[in-house]
Parts: sequence; structure tokens; C-alpha cells
Amino acid sequence: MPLPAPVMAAYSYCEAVTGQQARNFAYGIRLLPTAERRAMSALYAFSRRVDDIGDGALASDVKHARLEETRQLLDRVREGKVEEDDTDPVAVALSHAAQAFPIPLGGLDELIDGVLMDVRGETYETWDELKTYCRCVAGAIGRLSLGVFGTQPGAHQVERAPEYADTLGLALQLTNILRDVREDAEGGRVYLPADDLAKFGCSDGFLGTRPADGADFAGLVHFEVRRARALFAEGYRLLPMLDRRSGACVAAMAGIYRRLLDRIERDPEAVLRGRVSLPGREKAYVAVRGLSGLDARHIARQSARRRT
Ligand SMILES: CC(C)=CCC/C(C)=C/CC/C(C)=C/COP(=O)(O)OP(=O)(O)O
Repeated sequence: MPLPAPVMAAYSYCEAVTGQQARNFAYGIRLLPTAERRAMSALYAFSRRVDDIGDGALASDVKHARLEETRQLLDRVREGKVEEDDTDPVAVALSHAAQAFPIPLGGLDELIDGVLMDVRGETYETWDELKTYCRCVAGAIGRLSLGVFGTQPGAHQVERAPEYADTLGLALQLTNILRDVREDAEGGRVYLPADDLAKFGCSDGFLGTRPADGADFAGLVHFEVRRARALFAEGYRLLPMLDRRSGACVAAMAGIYRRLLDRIERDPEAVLRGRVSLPGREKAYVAVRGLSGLDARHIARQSARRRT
């Protein structure tokens, strides 16, 4: 049955936001069937809004108030109180998606909680502390996405799917943190755990295009890259539980980020000089590999090998 015109328009808006802003994840989302693609773009557009409030130049009390508004909007979505002709397209699309798929919307509350940690300027002493933040801003996105993807009937250990989706989110977020070390430092933020920074002589932070004297910046980056790779390997156990198109979407998202990680590993100081990214044709190549199942099979073999 065709969707009502206002719902179609709301999804089109969210898909445009995703196409313009999700420089990496859009490659995966595009591989999904229409209904799933629309639902993921609604999740993306809501998450983008929350993230933009956190990252913007507003005073912290204004950020608090705006985040509180998004939480109230989320409550309206949860209670089915958003009308089709509401003026907010993100609310309309998210509301429709939440009725079409069993999306655990509490994950969006976690995202807001995570962005509030940013607004408070929290720093992290240990990986365990940073992990709590990453679970909110990325693990939750993995669990929300799983609600759209669903799992294959009879998949082995399917009850662990949310845990693996969460872990994949952590892997992506840690990669993101490494990639954005310089941009975050310029905004006065350091996400990497203070105890790791101390271990590698990097406690003075990451301003400047070269590491500070005496800092083992490459050592620090290689240490975090190993941690991210272990998270990817664990999170990839989700793949055999998904249908082909959802698996392709996840393989494309994760594959693009793994290639970023490879680049960062080869040249750690690149993240101090600017933003490490992949050319569009390489992202498209990774996405096509995901769709043909090549990456998924390769990754599943790697994860299985790690288990034995
Ligand atoms: C199971 C599953 C689907 C897991 C995936 C979960 C997921 C998509 C987490 C997103 C976390 C993340 C690194 C966001 C950055 O977005 P950004 O817009 O800053 O990214 P960009 O700058 O690389 O485009």
C-alpha cells in the first residue's frame, strides 16, 4: 500500500539529510530495501539532530534545553502522539518507522544521555568509562538498527544479536574518535582514556600537526587500533544472523570504517594533519563487495578463526 503523502514527504526529507550528511553510512543504508532504508534514514535524521545540538556553538544551558525538547519529542513518538501532518518531518518519519519496525526507541534516550555527557564536558579516565559513553552514542545506534534489520529465523545464538550490534557500534565509535582526534582537540575535547594517554606520554593532548616532544603518539594510536579491531571481530558475529541486504548494509558501514582504521594504522600522524577519509570510489567498492557477500564471508571466516 502506498504511504500517505505527508509520510512520504517526511521520509524524503530524512533521506535527503542522510544522503547529504552521512558521508560514510549512506553507502550502507542505500543497500537496504525501501522500507528499511527509509526507517534507517529516519533514525539517522533524528540522531543527526541530537548530535548537531551537542556539537554546535550554543551555550550549554541552551543545549540542555534543546536536548530536553528532543526527549519530549521522542516521548510523543513513543506514545503514538505524532500526527501525519505534524510540521516536523523527522518526527513524522520516526513515528512511522517505529510503528513499522520493532525499534527499541530507548536507544535514542541513551543517545541523548551520551550527548549530555559531551555537553557537560566529561572526560574519561579509563576505557571502561569511555565505553559507557560509546555505548550511548553508538552502541545504541547499533541496537536501534537491529530493530529495523531483524534477525534470521533459527540463527545460531540469536539472543546475542543486540550485544554484537552494540559492540559493532563501539568499534565504529572508537575509529571515529581516532579519526577526529584533531577536530575534537580544537573543540577542547579529548575522548581517549586519560590512562592510555599517560601510558604513551600524550597527556598534553593533540593540538598541533605533530606529536609533542617525547610523546609516543604512534604507540597510542596502534594500541587503540588493536582495541578497535578486536571490537570489530567480536561485532562481526552479528553478520550471519542478518538477511542478505541487512548484512550488506552492516558490512559496508563497518568495511568503510575498517579501511579508515587501516589508513590510520599506516600513518598515525595523518589524524593530526587533517581528517582521514576514503575516496568515494573506494567507499562504493566496499559497498558493492558487501552486497555481493564477499566481505561478509571473509569477515565471518576471520571471526570464526579468532574464536578457535
Ligand atoms: C549494527 C550496526 C548497524 C551498527 C552501526 C551503529 C552505528 C551506525 C554507529 C554510528 C556511530 C558513529 C561512528 C557515528 C558517527 O557519525 P558521523 O555522521 O560523524 O560519521 P561520519 O563523519 O563518518 O560520516
